[in-house]
Amino acid sequence: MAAYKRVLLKLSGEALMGDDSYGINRATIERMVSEVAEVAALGIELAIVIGGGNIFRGVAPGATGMDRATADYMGMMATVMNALALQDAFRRAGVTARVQSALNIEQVVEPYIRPKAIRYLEEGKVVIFAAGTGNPFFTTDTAAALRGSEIGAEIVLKATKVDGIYSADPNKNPDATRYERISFNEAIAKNLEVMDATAFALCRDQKLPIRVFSINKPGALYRAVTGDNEGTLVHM
Ligand SMILES: Nc1ncnc2c1ncn2[C@@H]1O[C@H](COP(=O)(O)OP(=O)(O)O)[C@@H](O)[C@H]1O
Ligand SMILES: O=c1ccn([C@@H]2O[C@H](COP(=O)(O)OP(=O)(O)O)[C@@H](O)[C@H]2O)c(=O)[nH]1
Repeated sequence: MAAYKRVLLKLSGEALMGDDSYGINRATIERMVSEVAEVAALGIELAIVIGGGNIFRGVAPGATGMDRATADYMGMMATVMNALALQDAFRRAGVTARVQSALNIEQVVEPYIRPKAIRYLEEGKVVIFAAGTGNPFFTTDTAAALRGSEIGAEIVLKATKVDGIYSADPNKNPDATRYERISFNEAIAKNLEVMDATAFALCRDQKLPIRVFSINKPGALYRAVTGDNEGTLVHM
């Protein structure tokens, strides 16, 4: 049974690489699409914010020393490419998806218009939000918190490389332990870097819970939307 009516799913750009060193791995994107399709079939309205690390980190060596805002605009463009790839993968899987971009690239993608996005969701279409918040110095996690709040999502689901929030970065600290639940205040006070503080603070202020889970674990998304205890829940 679906535990939510409308959710905001944050898909890591870096996770789209699969085992490649950059770019979009076809098997990975197809697996993600089929998991999302399964959830959409439950009647849950799904909006997605997609990251860009897979493309941008591929060009990052050339960007060393680059002005931060310029690099961030490149990062946002990378999310647009991912959004279009994801939309096409949905099309091939028979799922209708619409892309809306926070940056205007009008020949390529429609702009972000909140009421239109909500309308698409009500029609059962998957909405993919591209270009993050449209502003440098932000992240796609913050875009997920922002768009999630704007569309009245009940939860932000962060699908990432780790299977939850740990007491310390599990990739650096093998003794780190995973939380099943953690409050926003504790996550912020402990400076747990799985999400940036701006995203945590926005979700806390809007009383929008977050669930962090692994994008690589089959069925994790399904369990997250059916209310199972998957990954880590960040609560008020
Ligand atoms: N306390 C923590 N718990 C879990 N992951 C953490 C923690 N601190 C740092 N991380 C790191 O955060 C990463 C996920 O965040 P991020 O790189 O922003 O992912 P995404 O690509 O999904 O936006 C994990 O791969 C992990 O290495
Ligand atoms: O509102 C935003 C969202 C993203 N970005 C840029 O886009 C890049 C890709 O997004 P992110 O790193 O969040 O993607 P992910 O970690 O999910 O791959 C970031 O590094 C930023 O440079 C930005 O400037 N503003």
